[in-house]
Amino acid sequence: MNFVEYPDREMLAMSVADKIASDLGAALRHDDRVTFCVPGGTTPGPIFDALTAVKMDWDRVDVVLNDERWVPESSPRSNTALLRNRLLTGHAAAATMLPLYAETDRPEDALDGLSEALAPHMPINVLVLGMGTDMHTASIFPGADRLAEALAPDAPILLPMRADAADEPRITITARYLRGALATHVIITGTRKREVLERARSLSPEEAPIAAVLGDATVHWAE
Ligand SMILES: O=C(O)[C@H](O)[C@@H](O)[C@H](O)[C@H](O)COP(=O)(O)O
Repeated sequence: MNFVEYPDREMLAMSVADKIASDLGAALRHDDRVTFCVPGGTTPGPIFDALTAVKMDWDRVDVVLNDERWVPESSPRSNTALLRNRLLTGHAAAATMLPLYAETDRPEDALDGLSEALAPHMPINVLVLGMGTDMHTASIFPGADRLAEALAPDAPILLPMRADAADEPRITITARYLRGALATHVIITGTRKREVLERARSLSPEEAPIAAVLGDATVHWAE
């Protein structure tokens, strides 16, 4: 794992957006289509804003979330809505979004269709992850109902996930497919997350799911 520290969050957003653009550019020179996998939550918004101003062959980029909360796009908690509003705009409007949500009551009801649609887009070329202060990443939460399955070396691409710390049912890409990414950037801010990440490095993925994906990752941090 590499750790990069920035003077402030704005510098982090600009520098990480540059780095992601250069990773995507390198992948686009190599492959016809490129898979770009991103988190929801509050941290990535400014990085998305910076990326939308970058010119590249966005029409050859497939964007997918790490995980989704099982809420309709009209909900303020919808990561799909966040992507549509903050990333798939400006130059990046030409990218294609691969869905991680369908209007069914439970994620189980849409799992097969979403998994089949996502499978041809693996491995992930460029992966961006966030982390919660409980050491979850994507929707792989400590204590989640299907944690062991989500960390298993033979895991399917997607799993439904329920955890006390998650407000609603989730769907998540599993650790196996996150680990398969060709470039990984973990974005964290604030002293607490820095301390938690340090602690996670000496814990098992069952205790600290973020530990499952830190191997070759670059962690980007600002206060
Ligand atoms: O849907 C989600 O909630 C995310 O994908 C999740 O894994 C997120 O990255 C972390 O919870 C950090 O969230 P913040 O950036 O809001 O702290």
